[in-house]
Amino acid sequence: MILEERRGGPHRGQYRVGRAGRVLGSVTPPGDKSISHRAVMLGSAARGRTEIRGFLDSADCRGTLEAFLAMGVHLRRLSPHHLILESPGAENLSEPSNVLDFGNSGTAVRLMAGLLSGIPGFRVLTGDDSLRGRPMKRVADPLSRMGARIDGRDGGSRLPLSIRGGPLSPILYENVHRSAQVKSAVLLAGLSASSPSTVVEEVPTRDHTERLLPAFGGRVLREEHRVTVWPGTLSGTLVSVPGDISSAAFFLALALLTPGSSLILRNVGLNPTRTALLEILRLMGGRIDIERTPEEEGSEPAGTLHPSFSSLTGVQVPLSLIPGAIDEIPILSVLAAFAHGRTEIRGAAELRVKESDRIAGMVAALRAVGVAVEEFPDGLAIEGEGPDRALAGASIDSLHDHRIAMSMAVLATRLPRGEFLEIAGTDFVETSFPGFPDLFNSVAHA
Ligand SMILES: O=C(O)C1=C[C@@H](OP(=O)(O)O)[C@@H](O)[C@H](O)C1
Ligand SMILES: C=C(OP(=O)(O)O)C(=O)O
Repeated sequence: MILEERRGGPHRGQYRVGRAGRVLGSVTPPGDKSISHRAVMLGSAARGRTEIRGFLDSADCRGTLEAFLAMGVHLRRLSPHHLILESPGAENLSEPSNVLDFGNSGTAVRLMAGLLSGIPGFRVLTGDDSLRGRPMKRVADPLSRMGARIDGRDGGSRLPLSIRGGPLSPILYENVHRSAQVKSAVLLAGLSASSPSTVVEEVPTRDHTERLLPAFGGRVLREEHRVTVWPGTLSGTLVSVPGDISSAAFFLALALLTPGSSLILRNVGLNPTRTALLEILRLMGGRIDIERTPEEEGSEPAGTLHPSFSSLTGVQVPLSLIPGAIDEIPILSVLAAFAHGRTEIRGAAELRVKESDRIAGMVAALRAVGVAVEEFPDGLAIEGEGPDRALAGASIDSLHDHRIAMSMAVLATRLPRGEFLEIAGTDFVETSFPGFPDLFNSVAHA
């Protein structure tokens, strides 16, 4: 086995990964995390029945689901990925008798802060050690401007947050953090405002909330660089969730880095606000054929990817592509180590406030295996030395960050034969990619 997993223990999970000689087969990535969260939120705020197909049954999305079960939503699980929600509608959601714990998930807690600000009742939102350290002022500020009664530790900037929901005022908000989570929090709060609210953004961020709202009967106007939402009630619908391109990215990288690979990635979400990694890889010379699935009314774009082993060239990553590839920067940094020449990634300071400080985490992990890296406040530069570059086995800390753990597992497949990478903190992979080790071992072979 290329990847051996030990769960639990003092390191909270560990991988031991060695060289892969062959990569072949087909992979269907699990459901998109961003869309799964939103489908549950809108389906629970909507009156009546919502059916969700392709739901991501991961720790993060289960946290969102459980929060609504604690507020009176009824769930029927046809399979782990196929859910039926029955909701009395947003205004009839109950006060949960305990705090709502969103674990590791920034998306869940920030979007819920927006939604619950406008729903009558008292609720307290919290999360795990990582989430309690992440900034919440970015949502608390605009929501307070809308009249939300929201408070929290550190003057409202850290969890736990307490929210007493009620009627809100509209807002015209500029998305200064280039954050889809902040934009979505404002849009969800806007459903309970007295007139339409608008979010303006210079660089587009993922647009799943504004794509999904109309399917639930929400009124939304999408213009270039701005989105407006009207107050209103929602009604249940059917949501089909495509596979997560952020999860597919690890297998894409595996195929690009392994000579002779033959891998097919099926049902990968191809929403244009999420595909910047594909654009960056094209600039680097990556060979990825894309076969688009005919789009069904109301569903997100998706397709099949056919990546091939590629000789990559280092690039200066265009700033405009950063928001659309924000979760893929760790795996991009790994790919860059095998390109010819230097790759510089700047304008990505947001990475310092993800599940971990992903800039510091990737710099330390790459240096541990012998990759030369320069660290900047807002990014990193990686010295690529080609596909056959020198590397050494090591023990590294993923900082309990799922994307660092999976990125470094991919890197380890290029170690010299007989050398291994030990990665600590891998239990957190469950937050976004349950079953990653088995899927990895099913396509990567000695
Ligand atoms: O809206 C979303 O679903 C997400 C937005 C991004 O965060 P930011 O909004 O903080 O950039 C991304 O990193 C996260 O994984 C998911
Ligand atoms: C940053 C991420 O998620 P979140 O902000 O929801 O914790 C991620 O999945 O990479």
